Amino acid sequence: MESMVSVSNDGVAEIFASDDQEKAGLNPRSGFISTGGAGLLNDLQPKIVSGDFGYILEDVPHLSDYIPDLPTYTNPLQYNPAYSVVKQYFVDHDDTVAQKIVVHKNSPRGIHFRRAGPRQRVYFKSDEVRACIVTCGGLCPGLNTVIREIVCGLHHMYDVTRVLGIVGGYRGFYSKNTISLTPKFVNDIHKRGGTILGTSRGGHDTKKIVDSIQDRGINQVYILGGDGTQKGAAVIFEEIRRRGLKVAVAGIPKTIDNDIPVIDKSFGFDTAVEEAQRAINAAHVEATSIENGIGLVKLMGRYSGFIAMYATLASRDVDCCLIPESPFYLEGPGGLFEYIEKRLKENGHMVIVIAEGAGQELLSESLSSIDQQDASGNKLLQDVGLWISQRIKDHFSKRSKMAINLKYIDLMYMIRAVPSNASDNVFCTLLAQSAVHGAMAGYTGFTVGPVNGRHAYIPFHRIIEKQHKVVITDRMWARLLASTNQPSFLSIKDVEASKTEINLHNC
Ligand SMILES: Nc1ncnc2c1ncn2[C@@H]1O[C@H](COP(=O)(O)OP(=O)(O)OP(=O)(O)O)[C@@H](O)[C@H]1O
Ligand SMILES: O=P(O)(O)OC[C@H]1O[C@](O)(CO)[C@@H](O)[C@@H]1O
Ligand SMILES: [Mg+2]
Repeated sequence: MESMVSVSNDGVAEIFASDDQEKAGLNPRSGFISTGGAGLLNDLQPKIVSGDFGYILEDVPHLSDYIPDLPTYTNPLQYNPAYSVVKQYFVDHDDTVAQKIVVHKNSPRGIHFRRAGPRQRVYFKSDEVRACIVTCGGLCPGLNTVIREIVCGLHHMYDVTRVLGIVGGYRGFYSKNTISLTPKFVNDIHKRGGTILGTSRGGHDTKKIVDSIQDRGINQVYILGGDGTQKGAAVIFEEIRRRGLKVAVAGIPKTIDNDIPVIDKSFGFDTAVEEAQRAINAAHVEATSIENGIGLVKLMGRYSGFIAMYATLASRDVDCCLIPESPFYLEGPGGLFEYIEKRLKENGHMVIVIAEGAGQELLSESLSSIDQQDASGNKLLQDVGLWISQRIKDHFSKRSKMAINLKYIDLMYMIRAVPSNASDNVFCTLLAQSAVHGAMAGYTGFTVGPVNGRHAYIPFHRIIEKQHKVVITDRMWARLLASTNQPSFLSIKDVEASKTEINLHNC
């Protein structure tokens, strides 16, 4: 027997209802409570279901949480020749996905998320659906594929013909025209980089956006974007719920930096890592063709260095990888200059990969700090690639007797403007279809994504509460250090402090 639990602001779990409606029926998702506070997380308590042996389901909202007596319909997929032959095509209502899969004999079962996929009954009639798609934030390979697959998924699986493209990000809801998206219109777009809808930063005006949704009669909103976009989606959902509208809000996480928590990986990341290989190869060729050659490649990664880390691990030609999570220093014993000198003496060349967000604290020490932000409020970073190139050149020309040849390749935008590769295309298709199935089934206020290989519906608050970062005391970073032989730039004291911080975080 499962029970609904609400976690209060002070973190105390309170069991307030209990029934087996979920197993039997399709309309029981009560217990989603509003406390009338100021912010989203205060206003809307997480929907948590507890079960035996420490099982916890962090469930997503459902339209029936705040609209009573919604009619349901047979899922049209039942009659679709492609899907009707699948033995168990519909997801069992009780299916959930475990967040943690490495467990001990006596571990509690832990946190789970609702499994994504088609449900036997849906909450929208096909001809009732008016969907819209919006893309926000920076570009990422695969945006067009997700757009294509939402349109085609709605059309081919659910006979939905009315899909609007919102042009130019969130502000497009109230300041731009829309595009009508049909399978024919989107047929070839996955072969192109960027987003056919355009994107923007800033311009999130919740009231105007929800007014526009209401005025246009939209009842399914598909929102593609990174952490900022998902925060925006969470407040749109909250306003829709406050107005009592039958509108499903589905987020699809887009981040080339792979900085969204909970999910295994974000789409476009693999493509970006693959694209980075070409530049690393070029840097390696340049470096090996000249005496004391240094190839320096700058990659994206504002706060999270995953692209740099994976590109380094994949290449095996990289001698040093610098990421935002791992502070480094230039001068003195154990510093970068010393390591470069050692490497050049040993090999005659070296390749350095640097993420854009690495060493920002060093830059602000040496350059006068310009505290600028983009339209969304993200800090504008200074160009660490140019800065570090100059510092290395200065060091070797002034303080060391070694003549070096440094070639700098700034790959920032090259890795995100390309179309997605084959595996990202398949990933984007699954994400889009999972989002469509979720919205049709009446789920709302969720982001879709793979958790331990299975697609799940994850409540917004879990996606936006923190950023996914490289943990430099994890095995993956150790693998990287072992592959490059670079110094960790950490003292034993730093390692202990970082471990304590992680333990506190995991508690
Ligand atoms: N806290 C927030 N509340 C409401 N809207 C937000 C919030 N943060 C960001 N947004 C809106 O979300 C959109 C995208 O945000 P942002 O520019 O930070 O990109 P992102 O989605 O994080 O993508 P990325 O950083 O990966 O490029 C912008 O229109 C911005 O106004
Ligand atoms: O120049 P823009 O479009 O603001 O985007 C740059 C930022 O976008 C990101 O790629 C995230 O999408 C960051 O890595 C980078 O700092
Ligand atoms: Mg962001």
